[in-house]
Amino acid sequence: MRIALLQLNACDDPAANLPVTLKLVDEAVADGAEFVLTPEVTNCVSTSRSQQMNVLSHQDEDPTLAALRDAAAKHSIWLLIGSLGLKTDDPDGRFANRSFLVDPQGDIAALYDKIHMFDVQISESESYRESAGYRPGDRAVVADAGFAKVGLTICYDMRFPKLYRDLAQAGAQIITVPAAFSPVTGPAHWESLLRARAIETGCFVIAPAQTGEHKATKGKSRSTHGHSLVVSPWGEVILDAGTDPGMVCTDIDLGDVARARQRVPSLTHDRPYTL
Ligand SMILES: O=C(O)CNC(=O)[C@H](CS)NC(=O)CCC(=O)C(=O)O
Repeated sequence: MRIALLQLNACDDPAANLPVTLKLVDEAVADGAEFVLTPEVTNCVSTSRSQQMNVLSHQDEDPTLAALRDAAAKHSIWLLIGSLGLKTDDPDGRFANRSFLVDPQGDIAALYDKIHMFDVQISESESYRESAGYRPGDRAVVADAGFAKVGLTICYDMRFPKLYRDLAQAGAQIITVPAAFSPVTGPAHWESLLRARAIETGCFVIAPAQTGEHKATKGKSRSTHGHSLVVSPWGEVILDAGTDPGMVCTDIDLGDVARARQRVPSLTHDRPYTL
């Protein structure tokens, strides 16, 4: 199966980001991709809550979601929209950080709200409070995409291995990890964590990422690590997109999932213990 990852350098204006994303979807299709994946916050990278209030929409009215669903139907491809920032009816006014699996008819096959919020002080100058802007989800999702069962996760989730074990034990063969990873933690942790999640679960881990310095019309600009990654169930990095924005494609053999798990069946070796 041929998959394509879009590595984006999204700014804080969804109307400006959408044509770039659609053009890369076309490129992916021209390259033979049957499953195309985009990063976290495909529609808008912003640190400003007021900017997000101005430019984000509810799911039913979101232009990025509508256009990408149309593109999936037009090209008859599976599409993972890594995530969209969306308005919700939540009384506290927080947004959803929501991932969508879209089928080749353009219908939403599954959606997932990011569970773990990136609330950290990495260094004196760099801190994040994701939970101030976004309302966390509380439901893990394994979707049936026909060609494979797909576990949906987002970015910081990757630091919670139990979620990945649960997804694999619930049948996932591919786990998606769209991201906007920080440039501080990226060099230290990004590849190691993703390879570990692939090895532990015997899943393909597919992680499309935001990259570079993101232009902001309001608030502080922000940088991300790039290096969109595909890791095999044996833990090999089969694709690393580097730091340039663009589209990268590779073939994956889903038979590798059963082969890796046959060699090391640790997913079936849980034992009870006391602590
Ligand atoms: O803020 C938004 O608009 C969307 N959310 C994100 O970009 C989130 C929170 S800032 N990024 C991460 O989770 C990076 C995790 C990370 O870098 C790590 O685990 O080290």
